Amino acid sequence: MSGFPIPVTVLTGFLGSGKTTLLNRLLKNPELRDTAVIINEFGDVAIDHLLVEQASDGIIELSDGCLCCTVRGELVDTLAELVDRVQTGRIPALSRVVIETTGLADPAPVLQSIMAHPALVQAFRLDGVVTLVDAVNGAATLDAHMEAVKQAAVADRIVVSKLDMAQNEAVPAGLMARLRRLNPSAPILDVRNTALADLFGCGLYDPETRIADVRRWLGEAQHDHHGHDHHHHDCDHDHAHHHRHDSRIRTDTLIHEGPVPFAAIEMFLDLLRSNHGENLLRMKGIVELAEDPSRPLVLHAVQKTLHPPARLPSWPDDKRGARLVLITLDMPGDYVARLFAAITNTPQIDMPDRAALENNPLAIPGR
Ligand SMILES: Nc1nc2c(ncn2[C@@H]2O[C@H](COP(=O)(O)OP(=O)(O)OP(=O)(O)O)[C@@H](O)[C@H]2O)c(=O)[nH]1
Repeated sequence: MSGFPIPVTVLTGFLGSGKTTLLNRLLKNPELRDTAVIINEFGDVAIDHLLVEQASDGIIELSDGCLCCTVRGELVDTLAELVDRVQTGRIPALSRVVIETTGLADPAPVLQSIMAHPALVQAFRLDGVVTLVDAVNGAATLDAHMEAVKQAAVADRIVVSKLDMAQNEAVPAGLMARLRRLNPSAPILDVRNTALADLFGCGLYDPETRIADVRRWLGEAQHDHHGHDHHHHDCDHDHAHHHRHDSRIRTDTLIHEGPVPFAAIEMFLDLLRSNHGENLLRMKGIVELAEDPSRPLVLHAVQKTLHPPARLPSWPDDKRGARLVLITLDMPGDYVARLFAAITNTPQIDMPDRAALENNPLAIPGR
């Protein structure tokens, strides 16, 4: 299919954080003229679509209802309909789709809809998640709403709005530190200085042309952890009462020097997803495969959904081995790091190796 897969950007952020305002600004850019915008509305009265100023050739599709509940099928239908309209020539080829979620949406089901549906996987590739955070209400919102915490944790780009209202030149240090803890790798941008190029082309899903970003988030992880097998707990030193959600989210960065057999990676993903799929918010990774070390494997998962692994034509930098970043919610202890050590046969005291795991998949405590 020429013109496919179409990159999809998911624009999320808590209620009133400024999603529509940013979208309107972006849609004025002629580069977005072949962009379809899907707006997910919550409730019986659809209003948001009235507020989006349609770009000249832009297309607005509506997906009613709450994406995190029963209507996920509707998003799938809307996307499938778009493909059909492009293929039958009823609308011109699309260069991009932007999905604006409701402010209350957990973004994971939206991402899963794109990644898990067999037909959509051929037609669309997820380019990235852009999350708006309001500088005025952001901290209180993170305290009160787990959805907001998840939105920030899974973002590829975090855009802070309303700094003009807070009369701040920069993102307040407390909010900045908190966002950084929730999401160590996403750039945090000021909406006033945010251009199209900062938000689109997040990269992981277009490995042939956009490997730079893979290099950035994995490179940072490597830098932070000195190349050792490592897990990094996102500790929250703020007051537990106010910030209780944040401490439930952690980021594990897993690094293994040297190639890993594909079967070992499969085992890691199977065990992780079957034992703790509900705790997994997001995973990104690049792996040197023992069977084909020159073409790295790119992994991406949202909760239990694994995006079809892609292969890069070559390595984005001079680092080899396996580098994975996992964002989890309520994941027991150091389960992820121990599982990874076992499948990569990294010796650890009182730990099973890969062969032992094959005999007893529950050999690692943490269930
Ligand atoms: N001063 C200021 N106001 C903003 C900014 N961004 C958004 N707003 C205002 O905040 C209000 C909510 O903005 P929207 O863009 O509708 O927010 P939204 O995230 O689309 O809202 P929902 O669809 O309800 O989730 C509007 O009154 C905007 O004008 C900003 O950066 N600065």
